[in-house]
Amino acid sequence: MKIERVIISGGGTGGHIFPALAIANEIGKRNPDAKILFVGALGRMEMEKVPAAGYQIIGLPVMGFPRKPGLKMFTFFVRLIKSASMARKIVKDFKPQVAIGVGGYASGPLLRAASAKGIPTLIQEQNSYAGITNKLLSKKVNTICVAYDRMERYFPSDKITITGNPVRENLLQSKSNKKEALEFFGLTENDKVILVVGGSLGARSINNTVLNSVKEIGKSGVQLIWQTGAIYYDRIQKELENSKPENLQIHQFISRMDLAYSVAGVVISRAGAGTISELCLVGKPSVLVPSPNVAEDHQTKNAMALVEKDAALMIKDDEIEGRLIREAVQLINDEKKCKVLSEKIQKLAKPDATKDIVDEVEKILH
Ligand SMILES: CC(=O)N[C@H]1[C@@H](OP(=O)(O)OP(=O)(O)OC[C@H]2O[C@@H](n3ccc(=O)[nH]c3=O)[C@H](O)[C@@H]2O)O[C@H](CO)[C@@H](O)[C@@H]1O
Repeated sequence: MKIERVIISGGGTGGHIFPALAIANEIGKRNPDAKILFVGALGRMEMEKVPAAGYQIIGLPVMGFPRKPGLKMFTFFVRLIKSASMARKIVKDFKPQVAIGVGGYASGPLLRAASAKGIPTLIQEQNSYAGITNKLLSKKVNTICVAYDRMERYFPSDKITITGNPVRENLLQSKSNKKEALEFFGLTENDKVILVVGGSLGARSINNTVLNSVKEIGKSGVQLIWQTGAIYYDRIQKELENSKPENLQIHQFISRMDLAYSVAGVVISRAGAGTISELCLVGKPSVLVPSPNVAEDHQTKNAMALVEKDAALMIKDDEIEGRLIREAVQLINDEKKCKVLSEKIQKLAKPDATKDIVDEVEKILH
């Protein structure tokens, strides 16, 4: 059955937004006339990234559940009620055949409103640990697409399908565009490249370690592409105004991750689920530094799924100082080890995740 009208909802961070965009693109490819509407959270990253990718988005005033009791709790409930009413109106006006939730605050009210109207719903959980919104929604939805085993700990087992995480399509071609990547980043072909990424928002501890290692980087003989995250960028630029080595380039956000991966010999990264899926797909030797600030330490679990198979290296967040850059440089100069890591990580890739998810969407259409 053709998909004609679909709502995709969720966001908050790149980890939810990029899978949503990959799903939208696949739906559009199969159904060129499909009307696709995104519903996100006002003020969050999706309100910028989704229109930039050419899709329409409506923002709900939802916010995260406050950690401490107080006035914020009141604001939370007021906004939730407003969002629920907006979500009902959006569903009523747009009349989707199906609603897809990718995690993040906005998908809660929207998918609830859709399922209350009898519209089929599907959620996609990127992590080895279920987010709160998806856990709450799991009882109502028709299908739950996951990327890890043993998710029946969180969700009804009869609704689960293992598909893997969608990744942007241009990453699938990333092996063939090294020349374009060298030009794009203004790099030389002679020296190897380490890519440092801190997830879609940047990682404070990784940034501090890189900052403290600039002298070592200057002498390392490798080129470094460093993504700081938007909130840390200005401070770092200022701090390195007079001391930035030539072989270090600083970016607040990398829009062409396909090119960044294609030129990188080694990747230093947080262990967000989306990034992990991408690293598997592009087969990059990686040094993972899981964020200690996420629910149930799920990034360590994401990383361990690779480390246990000797497919990546991991350094704990509180052990990176003095080690991270040194070990990444050692790794990039150890071609044999890089080759083994690259082969092993590629075996864990799920290149058909997006297609498999859209197949599931087609199955639940009325
Ligand atoms: C701090 C936090 O809450 N992190 C969570 C968030 O991570 P985060 O938003 O960092 O998500 P992921 O690591 O899953 O994905 C990041 C995405 O951003 C892209 N990217 C990143 C940097 C950049 O400069 N350019 C760019 O395009 C990556 O290629 C990737 O597609 O969602 C993930 C998926 O639910 C979770 O596993 C993470 O624990």
